[in-house]
Amino acid sequence: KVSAGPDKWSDNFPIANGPRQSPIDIVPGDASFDGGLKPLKLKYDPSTCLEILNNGHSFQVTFVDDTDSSTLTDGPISGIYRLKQFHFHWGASDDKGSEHTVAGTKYPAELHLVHWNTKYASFGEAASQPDGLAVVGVFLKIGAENANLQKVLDVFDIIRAKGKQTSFANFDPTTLLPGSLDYWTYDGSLTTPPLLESVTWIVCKEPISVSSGQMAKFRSLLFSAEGEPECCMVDNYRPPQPLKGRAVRASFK
Ligand SMILES: CCCSc1c(F)c(F)c(S(=O)(=O)NC)c(F)c1F
Ligand SMILES: [Zn+2]
Repeated sequence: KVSAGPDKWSDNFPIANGPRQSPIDIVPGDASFDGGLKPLKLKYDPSTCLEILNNGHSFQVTFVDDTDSSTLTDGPISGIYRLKQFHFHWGASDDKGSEHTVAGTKYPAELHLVHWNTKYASFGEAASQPDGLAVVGVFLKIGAENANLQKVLDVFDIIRAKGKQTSFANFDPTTLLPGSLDYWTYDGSLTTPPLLESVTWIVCKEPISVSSGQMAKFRSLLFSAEGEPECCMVDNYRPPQPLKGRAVRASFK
């Protein structure tokens, strides 16, 4: 069964029309530089990398999160947030696919590194708290082939259909970060149901590269499970949502 698109989500998740929904269009001219924002501190241990899964709306690489081995600290947050997983959103063609946009510009894809606040007992508990999650977003821009990303794409044939997973060890997500960690930050939400308003968003200004051929590989994944009619996994992004008076701060001038 095909799940309803973003316009129908409010039927089952009224928070879809809430005050702090994501993504948003980031307008650099409207963002206010905040000298109090610290540099992002991302400390990832590749040995915590566990597996890669096609969950039917994206693919995700999951991490062991029972210790503080892979964490996000500083930046706009206080305390320690543990890396839970990373995943992507992308389009059916190179002219769309990112969730956040920059002055209306869409990128072909966007990486999300999902972290949860260790002041709460678990990811699930944190996901229901206003300061429970911190997601680092990185834009992908068409350019040179990305060798680090290719390590992830190389296992796509094993996880092509919904529900397929395979072990995925010793991957360092740091290799997917841009050279500059300048960022915009604002209070938002999950961008897929249940759309919980528990995310401190940290969106990097500098994109990483991906080749057009690599984007085609993303589009070879399926929304559908084995034995179902094949449905290419594309356009798994939510469009920008109303800002509703929220401030967007910049860590850079
Ligand atoms: C209960 C969610 C399981 S983890 C998860 C996820 F799977 C996901 F897709 C997004 S997203 O909204 O799509 N991107 C920010 C998240 F934020 C997440 F935290
Ligand atoms: Zn996401």
